[in-house]
Amino acid sequence: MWRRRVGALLLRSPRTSSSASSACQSRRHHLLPSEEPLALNRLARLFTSQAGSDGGDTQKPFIAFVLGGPGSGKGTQCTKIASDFGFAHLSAGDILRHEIASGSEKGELILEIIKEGRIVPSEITVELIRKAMEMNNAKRVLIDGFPRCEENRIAFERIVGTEPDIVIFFDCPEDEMVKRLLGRNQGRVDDNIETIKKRLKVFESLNIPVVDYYSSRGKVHKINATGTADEIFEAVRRLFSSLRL
Ligand SMILES: Nc1ncnc2c1ncn2[C@@H]1O[C@H](COP(=O)(O)OP(=O)(O)OP(=O)(O)O)[C@@H](O)[C@H]1O
Ligand SMILES: Nc1ccn([C@H]2C[C@H](O)[C@@H](COP(=O)(O)O)O2)c(=O)n1
Ligand SMILES: [Mg+2]
Repeated sequence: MWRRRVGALLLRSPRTSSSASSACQSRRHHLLPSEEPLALNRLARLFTSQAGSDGGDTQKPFIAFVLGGPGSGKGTQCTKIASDFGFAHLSAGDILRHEIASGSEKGELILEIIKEGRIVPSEITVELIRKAMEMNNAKRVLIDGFPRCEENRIAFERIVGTEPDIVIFFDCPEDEMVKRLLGRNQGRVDDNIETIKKRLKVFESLNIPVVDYYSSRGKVHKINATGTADEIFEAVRRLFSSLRL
């Protein structure tokens, strides 16, 4: 079933995206024509590499999207989930920062966008996430900080060919998020008050609609993200212990 859906996707043009495809930013990015066949070949490899031993239907990984405002504690909680429940932890922000550190041309564009608290074009982010999933080939995956907007969500469904099994939403008051970000001290270019204000606005206007979308599909598990990291993890642990993984 999983592989059959991907087969159908491989036949679909990446450019025939939905009307929401330009929802997150004004500037559009397309794969270069020369990149497309390579991207599709890699995609095909991802799914054939997950074929079951019977050679029949492939095993789709269990995917949890982890959402919440900037500084709500997504990364902190994901580290704990990964260690206690055997998930691969893919942070969209870390993957983008890794691309910046590589010194690539794409990285330069990503840096400018992150400095302004905006959202990177979905084709870039989804392609990097897809590659990371391919390299991990994990059966349980946390995708932290993604999707940030409807365009991200739609691009993931189109390119990776599936939806998340669950969505975790860390609910945290703004003043607490600002306090945590200003105290993070990891040298991030976006942890300054001007950029934080922009990130909070982007979160409200673009990310909350994604949470609402998945809520309407019964996929969202909202966690109160106030208290200590250990207290929050108790609620997270209860949730993950109840899942049939
Ligand atoms: N429950 C908590 N109480 C106090 N500080 C916390 C808590 N959870 C995380 N922190 C701290 O707050 C800061 C932000 O946490 P974290 O990086 O996990 O957030 P995030 O949601 O991943 O943020 P971003 O979206 O910016 O990546 C870090 O310095 C972290 O150590
Ligand atoms: N799906 C995503 C995830 C992240 N970004 C950019 C914009 C964010 O402000 C920045 C840092 O992400 P974080 O580490 O806070 O999760 O990265 C994006 O454009 N799209
Ligand atoms: Mg984070």
